[in-house]
Amino acid sequence: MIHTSKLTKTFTVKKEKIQAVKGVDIDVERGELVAFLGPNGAGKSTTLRMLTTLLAPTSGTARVAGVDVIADPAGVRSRIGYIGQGNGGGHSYRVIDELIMQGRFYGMNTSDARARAEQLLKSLELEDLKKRTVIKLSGGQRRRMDVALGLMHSPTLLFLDEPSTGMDPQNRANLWEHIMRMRHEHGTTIVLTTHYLEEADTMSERVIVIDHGEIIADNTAGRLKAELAGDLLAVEVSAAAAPEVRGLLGRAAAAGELEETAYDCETFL
Ligand SMILES: Nc1ncnc2c1ncn2[C@@H]1O[C@H](COP(=O)(O)OP(=O)(O)OP(=O)(O)O)[C@@H](O)[C@H]1O
Repeated sequence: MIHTSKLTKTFTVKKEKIQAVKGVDIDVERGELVAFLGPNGAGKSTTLRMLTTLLAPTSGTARVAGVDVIADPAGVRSRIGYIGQGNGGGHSYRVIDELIMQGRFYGMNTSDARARAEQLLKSLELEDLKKRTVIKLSGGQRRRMDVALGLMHSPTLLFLDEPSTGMDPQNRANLWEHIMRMRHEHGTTIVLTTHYLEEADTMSERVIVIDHGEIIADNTAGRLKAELAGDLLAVEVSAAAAPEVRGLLGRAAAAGELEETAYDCETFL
């Protein structure tokens, strides 16, 4: 569903080059649910924006839903749904009208768009709010409407950029329940970005960890935890106490309670 090779994005700001994405190779199969996890500025959104044709790559290639993002960006856009970090809907329109308008943008006739909108409003539990103007929705309701907007044209691949940022835990869980149900009902492939480790862990089958524009890990959440988890205990002691502490650590290591690594703490003592 997604295949990238050495995908790179470099921004130039006042002659300074910012390497936001440094040659990433990504493969996502049909039906997968994948989270891009990483800290602020890691390059998650830039990667997503290249995959959704909002940004042109500096170098490298990407095929999304079987279409090359550079050769045929319109072809990519017709096949995908994208829910960005900001809210998509206008403020002064009614929810139902927003959805129908979105369908019309994608070439649906009004009656098909209305039928699809009604179906999504039901699935996302927004039916009672369909005549409300968008500005009057709560944050959680608004985000659910964004999901409906992204699904209007029945894309096979849905991108969500930080879908639950700023939501309280209850609304976040509720949004996730809806997204998972949509996925179950329509078999949609989902790629999302998140800062929340627990979200990536519980909701995604696969986690791609991005840092400083590079992929530093790519595995199931369970395997990543098994490989990377572990406690690191840093203990600072005075020089006078060092021999005694070293003796204690030595006895613990001999009893198999500690694993010795090559890291030399001497310099800190
Ligand atoms: N339009 C732009 N012009 C210049 N630099 C940019 C632009 N967009 C992003 N960057 C820089 O590229 C790097 C990656 O940003 P990006 O938004 O992709 O990170 P992110 O992982 O999505 O972060 P966040 O979680 O905060 O959204 C950052 O250093 C950012 O400042």
